[in-house]
Amino acid sequence: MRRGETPLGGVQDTGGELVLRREAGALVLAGESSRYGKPLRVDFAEGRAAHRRRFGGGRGQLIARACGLAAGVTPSVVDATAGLGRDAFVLASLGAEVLLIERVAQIHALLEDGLVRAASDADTAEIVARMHLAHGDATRELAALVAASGIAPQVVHLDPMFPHREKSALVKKEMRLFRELAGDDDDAPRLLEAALDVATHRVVVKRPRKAPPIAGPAPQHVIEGKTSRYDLYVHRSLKI
Ligand SMILES: C[S@@+](CC[C@H](N)C(=O)[O-])C[C@H]1O[C@@H](n2cnc3c(N)ncnc32)[C@H](O)[C@@H]1O
Repeated sequence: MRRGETPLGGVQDTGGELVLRREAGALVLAGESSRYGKPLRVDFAEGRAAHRRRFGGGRGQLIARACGLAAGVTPSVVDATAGLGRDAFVLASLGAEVLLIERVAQIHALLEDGLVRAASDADTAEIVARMHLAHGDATRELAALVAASGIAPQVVHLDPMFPHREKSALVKKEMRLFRELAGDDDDAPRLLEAALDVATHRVVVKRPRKAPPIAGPAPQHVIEGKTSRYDLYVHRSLKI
């Protein structure tokens, strides 16, 4: 069974137990620190997200270009692999309405808690008002989740897990915990098919720079950065 499908509140793992608990007002997911490092939590108002919001480079950022945000063009986006909401927060900071879909119950719970806390912070309230969270498996129920949200799926953004994508020891520990919950997302080819069916304008897939594209149709465009790459599957222009 996929680990995220176990009930909320604690997951058994060969290396120890993962538990959701409150720490200084925030929901955190914690495991044995020597194995997993610091507990996982979602913070939009502080840390990396806040820094990127202030100094990140606006619509020149790779993700913004890949999703088609340009002068006078702000598409609505479905982030069907929401994770900890970092990419979705960048897009919402730039003005996009974003539907975030996450299938792992514990990750969804962290995300929901992060959104609630950010909604009462003056710096982030207006941004997270554009972020709409849904719990479900986008491979199986993308069309239904999108219809229920009322958000237009002009762009579908996908960032499925990929083995060994990060190098630093710190990130590795964080990723270990995350990966044990999320698994390897080996149904990504079916998720891409579902996304291509639903997106009205384009599907954008984030990959590690040297990874092969998701199995299936070839992307029409590729945008490369230092460590990541975006594969673009374009149905029609966002500028019309
Ligand atoms: C690499 S992480 C995404 C990180 C995210 N882009 C961010 O900025 O935080 C992949 C996430 O997508 C979720 N996921 C993968 N396939 C999914 C699907 N079919 N439906 C919903 N969530 C999915 C995984 O559970 C995991 O949390």
